[in-house]
Amino acid sequence: MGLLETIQGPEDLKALPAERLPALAAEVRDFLVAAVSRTGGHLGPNLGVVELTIGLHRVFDSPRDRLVFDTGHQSYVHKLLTGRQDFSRLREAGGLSGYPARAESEHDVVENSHASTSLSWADGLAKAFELRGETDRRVVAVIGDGALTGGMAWEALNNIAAANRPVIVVVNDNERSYAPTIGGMASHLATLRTTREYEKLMDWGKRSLGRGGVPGRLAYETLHGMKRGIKDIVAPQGLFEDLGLKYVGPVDGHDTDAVEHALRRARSFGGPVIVHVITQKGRGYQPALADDADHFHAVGVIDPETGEAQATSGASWTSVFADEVVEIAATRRDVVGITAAMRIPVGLEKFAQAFPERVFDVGIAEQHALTSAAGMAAGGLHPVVAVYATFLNRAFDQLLLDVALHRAGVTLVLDRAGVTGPDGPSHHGVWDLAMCRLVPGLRLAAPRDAPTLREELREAVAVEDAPTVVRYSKGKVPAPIPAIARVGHADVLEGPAWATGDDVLLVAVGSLVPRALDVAARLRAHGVGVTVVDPRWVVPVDEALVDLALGHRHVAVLEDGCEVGGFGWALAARLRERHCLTPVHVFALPQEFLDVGERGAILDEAGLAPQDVARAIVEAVAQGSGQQVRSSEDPEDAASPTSGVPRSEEFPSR
Ligand SMILES: Cc1ncc(C[n+]2csc(CCOP(=O)(O)OP(=O)(O)O)c2C)c(N)n1
Ligand SMILES: CC(=O)[C@@H](O)[C@H](O)COP(=O)(O)O
Ligand SMILES: [Mg+2]
Repeated sequence: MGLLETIQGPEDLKALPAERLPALAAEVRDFLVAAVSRTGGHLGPNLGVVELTIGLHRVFDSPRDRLVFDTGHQSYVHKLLTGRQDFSRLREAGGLSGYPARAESEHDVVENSHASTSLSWADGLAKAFELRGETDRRVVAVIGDGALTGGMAWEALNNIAAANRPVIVVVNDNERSYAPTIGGMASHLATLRTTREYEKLMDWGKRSLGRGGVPGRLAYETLHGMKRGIKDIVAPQGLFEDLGLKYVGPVDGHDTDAVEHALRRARSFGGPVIVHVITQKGRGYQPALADDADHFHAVGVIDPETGEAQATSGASWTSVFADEVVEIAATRRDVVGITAAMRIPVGLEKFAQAFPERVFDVGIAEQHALTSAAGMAAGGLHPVVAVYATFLNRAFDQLLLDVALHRAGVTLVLDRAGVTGPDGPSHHGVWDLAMCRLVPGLRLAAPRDAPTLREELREAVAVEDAPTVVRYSKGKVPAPIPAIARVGHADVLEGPAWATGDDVLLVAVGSLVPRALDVAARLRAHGVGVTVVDPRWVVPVDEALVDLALGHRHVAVLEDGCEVGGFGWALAARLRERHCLTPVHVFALPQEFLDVGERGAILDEAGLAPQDVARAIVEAVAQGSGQQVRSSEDPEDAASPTSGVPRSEEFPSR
């Protein structure tokens, strides 16, 4: 029986003699490589925190003490040490979550996997414990050097440092986010790392001089007394200590004794303290260490021996964007790229290679990214801010008041929009459509394939007086889906009778077009006439599309955003404003936190399986006569639940 199997919880770990810990760490690494190579997941970050997590569970008393993992993608070792060793369905529906999950364990607290929140959580927990008189409880936040670039982390530190609560901030410094972490904060951590030799000297002094009786102790005290002065010469401690935080470190994060010693010091201190732990992302696994791009930050299924990824075919949405933005940048010198610490995943790497001075990594700082983009636009540039759709959530105010209010020509490219899959509730990009619809003047496009992505991106960057957004989903882009006609801004994809009206106008947003074509085929098989249309620009609702809807007996909308505030919701409101009774059947995602799962399965579960959509439409057509235009004097108008919905702006021409 291996050591790891004997660890069912932190108590077993605490009982293990310290000299067995390196062997346990090696076992954990073997386990991680074997398990994650089968399922995919955040391999590199977890390989880096093995000794640190062992130390945390030996020194602190979870769940009485609270451990908060920033982002949570590095919590696999924590899971292994708290009774969760079945990784066979990691990040699958019904399997182990890829992040802390309260439903899984009493040791998990925070499951929001957006970065830089851990210190605010820790601050809140510590305040609660203090007010409840539970003063023996410690709160530990483990935050990466990347997450420490986020503004929220500093807002929290500002509070934590000013109080005297026992909050232990463990900075897991592996010098990387995906790529090397950028900015002044990263430079400061690098400066602190250079004191490593100095710290070793101090430790040596304590051990050897301490053995030397009174004279030895006096010598050590003198050396220690000089500590602050020496440190300020060798490497200024300013930032953390001047804030009011005790600084412990830097600590070799792969030395089990050193980690445990540092954490014990921090625990006994009793007030707010920073423990600066130096780790290596991908530690112990050569393929990860050799991968300069991101040290295997997040992998799919790989060969455990070589680290080779499983071969897949076809271009991704991201790669189509990556190529097109470079083409655009080649002819538009004002176009610049902005990424929040995700240059490769969002497809800005080629741009950065072609025009290094025109791509800006701002750190994990989406709010700053948006306002900085507004500033760039005010200065004569056209920024393309490329982020995952879910991460736009936190920059809503900046989008609204810095970009839109100032009519700044900024283009947002939202990757991973809609259902994303293995990352679960925090990562589904299902709120962006509703959020963006609220922003005055904003226009949002949802391409259906590579040619429309290229076309809509070019249309977006041509707008200089308002924010534009292009959203697309995770994964492979489908084969091109040609249009048979264009009506206003929309593409008609199928339905020879489209000009004269038909039973059903089927509107499909972005990557749901292939599903809609499947639905259309099923409808025709049932004798239902159908026109399939891709609106292309889904915010605001194009009047030409409203006119088209007026000529049909039913409208059905398929979209992969939240039903509230989505395209169907807005189109229905617009039709009501035009006194049209055409029923609008909306097939969208519920206003709920969607669980982990495979994208197709989640869409099916939400009622978007082609057979279910087709059945619902056939039933609706069979039941009712459908639309007629109602007179504007209709008394029901005043009571209409949509009477307060603002009129969509006329779609401005370019
Ligand atoms: C708000 C937000 N933006 C972007 C991300 C995507 N993301 C996940 S992990 C990560 C890098 C984190 O770096 P660090 O905190 O240093 O942790 P490491 O992976 O190096 O252990 C990023 C950018 C996120 N989770 N949240
Ligand atoms: C933790 C995090 O936010 C990212 O690492 C995310 O898991 C990556 O998702 P993709 O695999 O879709 O790029
Ligand atoms: Mg890091």
